[in-house]
Amino acid sequence: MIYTVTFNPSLDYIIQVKDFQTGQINKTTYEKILPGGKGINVAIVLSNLGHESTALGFMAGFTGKEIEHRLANFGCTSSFIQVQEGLSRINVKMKSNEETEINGQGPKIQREDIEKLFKQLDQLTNQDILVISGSIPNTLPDTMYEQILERVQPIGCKVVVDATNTLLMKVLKYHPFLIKPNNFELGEIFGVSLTTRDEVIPYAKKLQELGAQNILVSMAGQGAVLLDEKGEVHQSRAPKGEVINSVGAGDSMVAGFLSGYLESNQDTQYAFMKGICCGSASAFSENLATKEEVFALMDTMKD
Ligand SMILES: Nc1ncnc2c1ncn2[C@@H]1O[C@H](COP(=O)(O)OP(=O)(O)OP(=O)(O)O)[C@@H](O)[C@H]1O
Ligand SMILES: O=P(O)(O)OC[C@@]1(O)O[C@H](CO)[C@@H](O)[C@@H]1O
Repeated sequence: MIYTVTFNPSLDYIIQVKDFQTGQINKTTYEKILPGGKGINVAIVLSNLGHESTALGFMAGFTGKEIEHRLANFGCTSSFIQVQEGLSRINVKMKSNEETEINGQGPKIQREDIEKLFKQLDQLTNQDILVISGSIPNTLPDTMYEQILERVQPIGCKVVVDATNTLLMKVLKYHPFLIKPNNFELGEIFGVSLTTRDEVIPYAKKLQELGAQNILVSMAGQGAVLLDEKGEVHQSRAPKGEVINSVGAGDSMVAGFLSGYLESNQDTQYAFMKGICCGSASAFSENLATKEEVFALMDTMKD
Protein backbone atom coordinates (compact mmCIF):
# COMPACT_ATOMS: atom_id res chain seq x y z
CA MET A 1 0.00 0.00 0.00
CA ILE A 2 1.10 3.56 -0.68
CA TYR A 3 0.45 6.04 2.14
CA THR A 4 0.66 9.80 1.63
CA VAL A 5 1.06 12.26 4.50
CA THR A 6 -0.13 15.86 4.07
CA PHE A 7 0.46 17.95 7.19
CA ASN A 8 -1.43 20.95 5.90
CA PRO A 9 -4.13 20.01 3.34
CA SER A 10 -6.03 22.74 1.53
CA LEU A 11 -8.96 23.65 -0.60
CA ASP A 12 -7.27 25.13 -3.65
CA TYR A 13 -9.34 28.05 -4.94
CA ILE A 14 -8.16 28.37 -8.52
CA ILE A 15 -9.15 31.59 -10.23
CA GLN A 16 -8.44 33.62 -13.31
CA VAL A 17 -8.55 37.40 -13.23
CA LYS A 18 -8.09 39.49 -16.34
CA ASP A 19 -5.30 42.02 -15.80
CA PHE A 20 -5.17 41.79 -11.96
CA GLN A 21 -4.68 45.16 -10.20
CA THR A 22 -3.59 45.45 -6.57
CA GLY A 23 -5.60 47.91 -4.45
CA GLN A 24 -8.64 47.54 -6.76
CA ILE A 25 -11.75 45.36 -6.93
CA ASN A 26 -10.93 42.54 -9.35
CA LYS A 27 -13.51 40.08 -10.71
CA THR A 28 -12.80 36.50 -11.60
CA THR A 29 -13.38 35.18 -15.11
CA TYR A 30 -12.93 31.55 -14.00
CA GLU A 31 -13.06 29.75 -10.68
CA LYS A 32 -12.71 26.19 -9.48
CA ILE A 33 -12.24 24.54 -6.09
CA LEU A 34 -10.08 21.41 -5.80
CA PRO A 35 -8.88 19.41 -2.80
CA GLY A 36 -5.19 20.20 -2.44
CA GLY A 37 -2.00 19.76 -0.51
CA LYS A 38 0.92 17.87 -1.97
CA GLY A 39 0.26 14.40 -0.54
CA ILE A 40 -3.42 14.68 -1.44
CA ASN A 41 -2.53 15.51 -5.04
CA VAL A 42 -0.20 12.49 -5.13
CA ALA A 43 -3.07 10.30 -3.85
CA ILE A 44 -5.50 11.63 -6.50
CA VAL A 45 -3.07 11.00 -9.36
CA LEU A 46 -2.20 7.54 -8.05
CA SER A 47 -5.92 6.76 -8.04
CA ASN A 48 -6.26 8.13 -11.61
CA LEU A 49 -3.41 5.81 -12.63
CA GLY A 50 -5.07 2.79 -11.00
CA HIS A 51 -3.02 2.52 -7.78
CA GLU A 52 -4.60 2.28 -4.37
CA SER A 53 -3.35 4.55 -1.64
CA THR A 54 -4.41 5.91 1.73
CA ALA A 55 -4.14 9.63 2.38
CA LEU A 56 -3.06 10.55 5.91
CA GLY A 57 -2.65 13.93 7.58
CA PHE A 58 -4.54 16.51 9.61
CA MET A 59 -7.94 18.12 8.96
CA ALA A 60 -9.90 20.76 10.81
CA GLY A 61 -13.29 22.47 10.60
CA PHE A 62 -15.72 22.75 7.66
CA THR A 63 -12.93 23.19 5.14
CA GLY A 64 -11.36 19.95 6.37
CA LYS A 65 -14.70 18.12 5.90
CA GLU A 66 -15.00 19.52 2.37
CA ILE A 67 -11.47 18.40 1.46
CA GLU A 68 -12.24 14.88 2.68
CA HIS A 69 -15.54 14.82 0.82
CA ARG A 70 -13.98 16.00 -2.45
CA LEU A 71 -11.11 13.55 -2.09
CA ALA A 72 -13.56 10.67 -1.66
CA ASN A 73 -15.26 11.80 -4.89
CA PHE A 74 -11.93 11.17 -6.64
CA GLY A 75 -12.10 7.58 -5.37
CA CYS A 76 -9.35 8.04 -2.76
CA THR A 77 -9.24 6.33 0.63
CA SER A 78 -8.21 8.51 3.57
CA SER A 79 -7.72 8.29 7.30
CA PHE A 80 -7.19 11.85 8.47
CA ILE A 81 -6.73 12.96 12.05
CA GLN A 82 -9.26 15.60 13.12
CA VAL A 83 -7.61 18.59 14.77
CA GLN A 84 -9.63 20.67 17.25
CA GLU A 85 -8.27 24.20 16.82
CA GLY A 86 -8.46 26.22 13.60
CA LEU A 87 -9.44 25.40 10.03
CA SER A 88 -7.85 23.53 7.19
CA ARG A 89 -6.56 26.23 4.89
CA ILE A 90 -7.85 27.72 1.65
CA ASN A 91 -5.05 28.37 -0.83
CA VAL A 92 -5.69 30.89 -3.57
CA LYS A 93 -4.05 30.22 -6.94
CA MET A 94 -4.58 33.14 -9.26
CA LYS A 95 -3.79 33.18 -12.95
CA SER A 96 -3.59 36.66 -14.45
CA ASN A 97 -0.71 38.34 -16.29
CA GLU A 98 1.40 36.40 -13.80
CA GLU A 99 0.63 33.40 -11.56
CA THR A 100 0.14 34.37 -7.89
CA GLU A 101 -0.42 32.06 -4.91
CA ILE A 102 -1.67 32.95 -1.43
CA ASN A 103 -1.43 29.92 0.86
CA GLY A 104 -3.17 29.87 4.26
CA GLN A 105 -1.66 28.92 7.61
CA GLY A 106 -3.74 25.91 8.57
CA PRO A 107 -4.89 24.62 11.95
CA LYS A 108 -2.95 24.21 15.16
CA ILE A 109 -1.59 20.69 15.45
CA GLN A 110 -0.97 19.50 19.01
CA ARG A 111 1.53 16.93 20.27
CA GLU A 112 -1.29 14.39 20.79
CA ASP A 113 -2.31 14.79 17.13
CA ILE A 114 1.25 13.98 16.08
CA GLU A 115 1.21 10.94 18.37
CA LYS A 116 -1.94 9.72 16.56
CA LEU A 117 -0.11 10.03 13.23
CA PHE A 118 2.88 8.12 14.62
CA LYS A 119 0.55 5.31 15.75
CA GLN A 120 -0.82 5.07 12.20
CA LEU A 121 2.71 4.98 10.77
CA ASP A 122 3.70 2.22 13.20
CA GLN A 123 1.26 -0.05 11.28
CA LEU A 124 3.26 0.16 8.03
CA THR A 125 5.26 -2.81 6.74
CA ASN A 126 8.38 -3.11 4.61
CA GLN A 127 6.12 -3.67 1.57
CA ASP A 128 4.63 -0.18 1.92
CA ILE A 129 5.64 3.14 0.42
CA LEU A 130 5.28 6.33 2.45
CA VAL A 131 5.09 9.69 0.66
CA ILE A 132 5.56 12.76 2.88
CA SER A 133 5.22 16.06 1.12
CA GLY A 134 4.46 19.71 1.53
CA SER A 135 5.04 22.37 4.14
CA ILE A 136 4.24 22.00 7.81
CA PRO A 137 2.13 24.49 9.78
CA ASN A 138 4.36 27.06 11.51
CA THR A 139 3.36 25.72 14.93
CA LEU A 140 5.38 22.54 14.28
CA PRO A 141 9.17 22.17 14.59
CA ASP A 142 11.28 21.84 11.44
CA THR A 143 12.39 18.41 12.69
CA MET A 144 8.92 16.98 11.92
CA TYR A 145 9.94 15.10 8.79
CA GLU A 146 13.10 13.88 10.45
CA GLN A 147 11.08 12.51 13.39
CA ILE A 148 8.90 10.53 10.98
CA LEU A 149 11.84 9.08 9.07
CA GLU A 150 13.51 8.08 12.31
CA ARG A 151 10.29 6.43 13.48
CA VAL A 152 9.70 4.39 10.31
CA GLN A 153 13.35 3.47 9.71
CA PRO A 154 13.12 0.13 11.58
CA ILE A 155 10.08 -0.81 9.47
CA GLY A 156 12.11 -0.62 6.26
CA CYS A 157 9.37 0.86 4.04
CA LYS A 158 10.36 3.05 1.08
CA VAL A 159 10.02 6.75 1.91
CA VAL A 160 9.48 9.54 -0.62
CA VAL A 161 10.07 13.13 0.52
CA ASP A 162 8.99 16.24 -1.38
CA ALA A 163 9.82 19.21 0.81
CA THR A 164 12.03 22.25 0.75
CA ASN A 165 15.35 23.20 2.27
CA THR A 166 15.69 22.32 5.99
CA LEU A 167 12.89 19.76 6.03
CA LEU A 168 14.58 17.97 3.13
CA MET A 169 18.20 18.28 4.25
CA LYS A 170 17.43 16.84 7.67
CA VAL A 171 16.08 13.56 6.24
CA LEU A 172 18.85 12.67 3.79
CA LYS A 173 20.76 10.66 6.40
CA TYR A 174 17.77 8.26 6.55
CA HIS A 175 18.32 7.38 2.86
CA PRO A 176 14.90 8.28 1.46
CA PHE A 177 13.98 6.22 -1.60
CA LEU A 178 13.07 9.33 -3.63
CA ILE A 179 13.29 13.09 -3.23
CA LYS A 180 11.90 15.59 -5.73
CA PRO A 181 13.18 19.14 -5.43
CA ASN A 182 12.63 21.47 -8.37
CA ASN A 183 15.65 23.30 -9.83
CA PHE A 184 14.94 26.46 -7.78
CA GLU A 185 14.70 24.51 -4.51
CA LEU A 186 17.89 22.60 -5.33
CA GLY A 187 19.68 25.86 -6.14
CA GLU A 188 18.42 27.49 -2.93
CA ILE A 189 19.97 24.70 -0.85
CA PHE A 190 23.42 25.43 -2.29
CA GLY A 191 23.01 29.19 -2.79
CA VAL A 192 23.24 28.98 -6.59
CA SER A 193 20.93 29.56 -9.52
CA LEU A 194 20.35 26.43 -11.65
CA THR A 195 18.72 27.00 -15.00
CA THR A 196 19.84 24.17 -17.29
CA ARG A 197 19.62 20.39 -16.91
CA ASP A 198 23.41 20.10 -17.10
CA GLU A 199 23.85 22.61 -14.28
CA VAL A 200 21.52 20.59 -12.06
CA ILE A 201 23.46 17.31 -12.23
CA PRO A 202 26.43 18.08 -9.90
CA TYR A 203 24.12 19.49 -7.22
CA ALA A 204 21.75 16.53 -7.42
CA LYS A 205 24.86 14.33 -6.99
CA LYS A 206 25.64 16.14 -3.75
CA LEU A 207 22.20 15.19 -2.37
CA GLN A 208 22.82 11.61 -3.44
CA GLU A 209 26.17 11.63 -1.62
CA LEU A 210 24.31 12.86 1.47
CA GLY A 211 22.04 9.80 1.34
CA ALA A 212 19.05 10.09 -1.03
CA GLN A 213 18.66 7.05 -3.31
CA ASN A 214 16.81 8.56 -6.29
CA ILE A 215 16.88 12.32 -6.90
CA LEU A 216 14.32 13.63 -9.33
CA VAL A 217 14.81 17.30 -10.14
CA SER A 218 11.80 18.82 -11.88
CA MET A 219 12.29 21.84 -14.12
CA ALA A 220 8.75 22.76 -15.21
CA GLY A 221 8.68 23.34 -19.00
CA GLN A 222 12.34 22.32 -19.29
CA GLY A 223 11.66 18.73 -18.22
CA ALA A 224 13.66 16.97 -15.54
CA VAL A 225 16.83 15.18 -14.44
CA LEU A 226 16.98 11.91 -12.51
CA LEU A 227 19.97 10.50 -10.67
CA ASP A 228 18.88 6.99 -9.94
CA GLU A 229 19.71 4.40 -7.32
CA LYS A 230 22.11 2.65 -9.74
CA GLY A 231 24.15 5.83 -10.18
CA GLU A 232 22.79 6.51 -13.68
CA VAL A 233 21.86 9.99 -14.87
CA HIS A 234 18.67 10.46 -16.93
CA GLN A 235 17.64 13.71 -18.59
CA SER A 236 14.61 14.63 -20.63
CA ARG A 237 12.79 17.59 -22.08
CA ALA A 238 9.12 18.02 -21.17
CA PRO A 239 6.35 17.09 -23.60
CA LYS A 240 4.96 19.98 -25.65
CA GLY A 241 1.54 21.42 -24.90
CA GLU A 242 -0.42 24.40 -23.62
CA VAL A 243 -0.21 25.01 -19.89
CA ILE A 244 -3.66 25.38 -18.36
CA ASN A 245 -3.10 24.76 -14.62
CA SER A 246 0.34 23.81 -13.34
CA VAL A 247 -0.73 23.51 -9.67
CA GLY A 248 0.19 19.98 -8.59
CA ALA A 249 2.45 19.23 -11.58
CA GLY A 250 5.29 18.27 -9.22
CA ASP A 251 3.03 16.05 -7.12
CA SER A 252 1.74 14.39 -10.29
CA MET A 253 5.34 13.71 -11.25
CA VAL A 254 5.96 11.93 -7.93
CA ALA A 255 2.82 9.81 -8.46
CA GLY A 256 3.85 9.03 -12.03
CA PHE A 257 7.37 8.02 -11.02
CA LEU A 258 6.05 5.65 -8.31
CA SER A 259 3.46 4.20 -10.65
CA GLY A 260 6.07 3.62 -13.38
CA TYR A 261 8.57 2.13 -10.93
CA LEU A 262 6.02 -0.33 -9.52
CA GLU A 263 4.59 -1.33 -12.91
CA SER A 264 7.93 -1.85 -14.65
CA ASN A 265 9.78 -3.96 -12.10
CA GLN A 266 11.89 -1.00 -10.98
CA ASP A 267 12.85 0.36 -14.40
CA THR A 268 13.95 3.87 -13.42
CA GLN A 269 14.05 5.20 -17.02
CA TYR A 270 10.41 4.16 -17.52
CA ALA A 271 9.46 5.60 -14.11
CA PHE A 272 11.25 8.84 -15.03
CA MET A 273 9.36 9.23 -18.31
CA LYS A 274 6.04 8.36 -16.72
CA GLY A 275 6.77 10.93 -14.00
CA ILE A 276 7.54 13.65 -16.53
CA CYS A 277 4.47 12.89 -18.65
CA CYS A 278 2.29 12.80 -15.56
CA GLY A 279 3.55 16.23 -14.48
CA SER A 280 2.97 17.66 -17.94
CA ALA A 281 -0.46 16.02 -18.30
CA SER A 282 -1.52 17.82 -15.11
CA ALA A 283 -0.04 21.10 -16.30
CA PHE A 284 -1.88 20.76 -19.62
CA SER A 285 -5.34 20.26 -18.08
CA GLU A 286 -7.69 21.91 -15.56
CA ASN A 287 -7.57 18.87 -13.31
CA LEU A 288 -4.80 16.53 -12.31
CA ALA A 289 -3.50 14.00 -14.86
CA THR A 290 -5.63 11.08 -15.98
CA LYS A 291 -4.23 7.75 -17.17
CA GLU A 292 -5.31 8.40 -20.78
CA GLU A 293 -3.65 11.83 -20.83
CA VAL A 294 -0.41 10.42 -19.42
CA PHE A 295 -0.17 7.57 -21.93
CA ALA A 296 -0.99 9.94 -24.81
CA LEU A 297 1.96 12.15 -23.81
CA MET A 298 4.23 9.12 -23.31
CA ASP A 299 3.52 8.19 -26.94
CA THR A 300 4.62 11.64 -28.10
CA MET A 301 7.92 11.25 -26.25
CA LYS A 302 8.88 8.10 -28.17
CA ASP A 303 9.68 10.12 -31.34
N1 LIG B 1 5.14 24.51 -18.49
C1 LIG B 1 5.24 23.18 -18.53
N2 LIG B 1 5.33 22.53 -19.73
C2 LIG B 1 5.48 21.20 -19.79
N3 LIG B 1 5.58 20.40 -18.71
C3 LIG B 1 5.50 20.98 -17.49
C4 LIG B 1 5.31 22.39 -17.34
N4 LIG B 1 5.27 22.67 -16.00
C5 LIG B 1 5.42 21.48 -15.37
N5 LIG B 1 5.57 20.47 -16.25
C6 LIG B 1 5.84 19.04 -15.98
O1 LIG B 1 5.64 18.77 -14.60
C7 LIG B 1 6.89 18.44 -13.96
C8 LIG B 1 6.93 19.06 -12.58
O2 LIG B 1 6.78 20.46 -12.70
P1 LIG B 1 7.52 21.52 -11.78
O3 LIG B 1 8.98 21.47 -12.01
O4 LIG B 1 6.83 22.82 -12.04
O5 LIG B 1 7.21 20.95 -10.33
P2 LIG B 1 7.01 21.74 -8.97
O6 LIG B 1 7.87 22.96 -8.97
O7 LIG B 1 7.15 20.76 -7.88
O8 LIG B 1 5.48 22.17 -9.16
P3 LIG B 1 4.27 22.36 -8.12
O9 LIG B 1 4.86 22.88 -6.85
O10 LIG B 1 3.38 23.36 -8.85
O11 LIG B 1 3.61 21.04 -8.00
C9 LIG B 1 7.97 18.95 -14.90
O12 LIG B 1 9.17 18.23 -14.77
C10 LIG B 1 7.31 18.73 -16.28
O13 LIG B 1 7.41 17.38 -16.68
O1 LIG C 1 2.36 24.79 1.47
P1 LIG C 1 2.75 23.58 0.67
O2 LIG C 1 2.32 22.32 1.36
O3 LIG C 1 4.19 23.55 0.30
O4 LIG C 1 1.99 23.68 -0.72
C1 LIG C 1 0.60 23.56 -0.79
C2 LIG C 1 0.18 23.57 -2.24
O5 LIG C 1 0.52 24.80 -2.88
O6 LIG C 1 0.87 22.53 -2.92
C3 LIG C 1 0.02 21.89 -3.85
C4 LIG C 1 0.65 21.90 -5.21
O7 LIG C 1 1.87 21.22 -5.18
C5 LIG C 1 -1.31 22.62 -3.78
O8 LIG C 1 -2.37 21.73 -3.94
C6 LIG C 1 -1.30 23.28 -2.42
O9 LIG C 1 -2.11 24.41 -2.34
